[in-house]
Amino acid sequence: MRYTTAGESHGPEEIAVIEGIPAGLHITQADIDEQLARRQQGYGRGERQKIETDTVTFLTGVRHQLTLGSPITLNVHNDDHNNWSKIMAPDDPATSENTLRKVLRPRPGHADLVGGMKYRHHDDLRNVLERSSARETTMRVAVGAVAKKLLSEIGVDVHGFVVNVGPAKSDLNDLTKYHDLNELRLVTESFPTRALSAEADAAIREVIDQTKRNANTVGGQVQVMATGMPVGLGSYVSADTKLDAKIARAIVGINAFKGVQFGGGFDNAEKFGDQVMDEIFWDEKRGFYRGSDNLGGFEGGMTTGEAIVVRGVVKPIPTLYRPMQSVDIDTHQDHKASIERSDTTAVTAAAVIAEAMVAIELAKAVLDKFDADNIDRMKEQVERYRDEIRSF
Ligand SMILES: Cc1cc2nc3c(=O)[nH]c(=O)nc-3n(C[C@H](O)[C@H](O)[C@H](O)COP(=O)(O)O)c2cc1C
Ligand SMILES: C=C(O[C@@H]1CC(C(=O)O)=C[C@@H](OP(=O)(O)O)[C@H]1O)C(=O)O
Repeated sequence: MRYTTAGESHGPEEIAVIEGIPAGLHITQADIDEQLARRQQGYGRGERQKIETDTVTFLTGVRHQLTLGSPITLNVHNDDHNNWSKIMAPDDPATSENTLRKVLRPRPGHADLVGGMKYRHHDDLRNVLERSSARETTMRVAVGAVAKKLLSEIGVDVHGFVVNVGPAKSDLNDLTKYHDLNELRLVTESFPTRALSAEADAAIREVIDQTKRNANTVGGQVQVMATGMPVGLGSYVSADTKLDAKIARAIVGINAFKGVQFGGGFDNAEKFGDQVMDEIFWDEKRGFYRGSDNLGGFEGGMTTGEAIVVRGVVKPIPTLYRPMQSVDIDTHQDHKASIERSDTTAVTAAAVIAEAMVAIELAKAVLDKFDADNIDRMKEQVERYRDEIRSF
């Protein structure tokens, strides 16, 4: 399985093309729209989310709610394009009228300056902004929805939630209360910050509201958990076959993500071996299993069968309504950075995007190992493999 996306933030359309999804997978527009809506609901977003109601159209690869095995093309319309059609016009020459919203004062932390230098966009850094915008993550979540549907066919569940927003923490100790991911999903979806308790939700909202009042921005951490993965996906044999490494890349590939860890992650650096390794047990029903999950579901770049636990660090949003120091690329004079309409925080949306990215990597790993032509054959193979692993 592989995919690509295309689209500018204020252009007419966002597109994704996915190759390698087996034939016969049941998928509906509603399956994808549900995930797109989750990405839009995050607390702390700016005015753009009020303009958009992201809904997908299947352009290719799906017939009567079943995948055909051919490339699947997904399309989401940018409703905001109506307000930008002149500025984004592909076939009109640049005039003083359609370049009104030029960006000349690069925002520290965004892609504006380096992107402008690299692609020689010295007339207008909007040419960078349009594609570096996280609007593109809409399509990653759409692709992730297809991946999640495929994974659900073999009992794999993936869910992302917020660990903290700035100083306000979600109570992770409460995780022990939840026996399956579905319970966790129900709790986090009931709060607009995807925290784990009403108290944490209120504290996070207060941090976001205060940050907005200060014309500032704030980041945080998100955690994705995946349960039900078969043992032994990914491999230790080569650096580029390690599945944890692929997931790390996918997470840091999301706009604004600056760090990633598995299980206890960075905290494990302060611990001793007997506090970190997950002891091995066996019983007739389950076969081999672990007494803990400090390593986040991976050994040797392979799934251990325990829950996959991945965290990502999200930096604060670069655009500040009280802007930082910058330099005008036209005059080279000191100037405050450009202000573009912006979010105060995107950590809640980032949890949904990270969930999609983990789902995509897990689906790719499943399709690398098992039949990728037909979903029923894939499922039969996974079942046979699970039986073999249980009797090891
Ligand atoms: C869901 C989401 C929404 C974002 N919204 C904004 C925004 O409104 N304004 C902004 O300046 N950056 C926003 N960002 C962050 C920028 O897209 C990102 O910082 C920029 O592309 C530079 O890439 P880098 O931070 O990965 O280096 C958002 C990121 C995500 C994940
Ligand atoms: C459009 C989305 O996020 C955008 C990501 C973004 C950025 O710079 O990354 C900047 C803002 O764009 P705009 O100026 O059009 O409001 C966000 O709204 C979205 O997530 O759907």
